[in-house]
Amino acid sequence: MLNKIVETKRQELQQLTLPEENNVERFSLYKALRSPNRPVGLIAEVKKASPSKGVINDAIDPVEIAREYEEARADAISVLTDETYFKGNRQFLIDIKKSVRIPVLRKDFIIDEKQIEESKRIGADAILLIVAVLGAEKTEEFYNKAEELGLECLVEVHSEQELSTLLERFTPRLIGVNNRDLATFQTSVENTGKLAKKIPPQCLFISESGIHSSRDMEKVKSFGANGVLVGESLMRAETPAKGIASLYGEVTVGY
Ligand SMILES: O=P(O)(O)OC[C@@H](O)[C@@H](O)c1c[nH]c2ccccc12
Repeated sequence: MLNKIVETKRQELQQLTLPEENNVERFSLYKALRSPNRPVGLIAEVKKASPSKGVINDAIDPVEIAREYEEARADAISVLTDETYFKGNRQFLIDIKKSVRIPVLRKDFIIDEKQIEESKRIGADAILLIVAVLGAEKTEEFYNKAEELGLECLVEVHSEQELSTLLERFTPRLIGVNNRDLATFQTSVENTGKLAKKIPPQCLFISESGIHSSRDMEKVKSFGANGVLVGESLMRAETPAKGIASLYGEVTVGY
């Protein structure tokens, strides 16, 4: 499936038009995750659909969801901008950036340098670089390019092998362990435990995907994650605030 997504992205990039620069205030994702609002930081994701789950919640207004995430003290927002497989849109990020004052991560399949420039222009504070897509060498190349443009990076690995080839080349400041196997879509938070011990202590690290309960949260906290990246379970919650409260085992007051 990952190859299919990347192939589609390659075709879409032939029509890529770089937008005007969206002059926005920048917020640091690294800083936010170094001193999160809760013991385990939260990157809350705006995700309408996914290849593994189909439509998750198509009725939502992305800006409204992002504002409610911010109100519920998420530390950052992740915005899917892939249209074909996730029903995302780069316009969602442009609009969300105008409405929140916390870091915004662009969640997409970055396979070409042009997309790094594009991410900067739409106002992203950070971009996702997927080692399974880029390999360690290109990940480092894009990481440096992003830094030149003033963008931060969440460097995502799934397997121990990806992590070790990455660390042989360079040590990113922020690593994401994806609990989802992008080939089979199977998720297990145990994957975070498997990789956690191999992540250098100076790195910030995030557990991504398949976090649906306070039990999952407790587990990844015990593995030493600085934060989590959560989409589906928040997008399916009655309200973002209730979804976040239940993940952290907090009682929501009032109605
Ligand atoms: O919806 P979940 O299981 O909470 O997962 C969120 C996020 O980790 C997931 O959307 C994701 C992680 N890495 C990605 C790369 C591309 C697209 C999506 C992703």
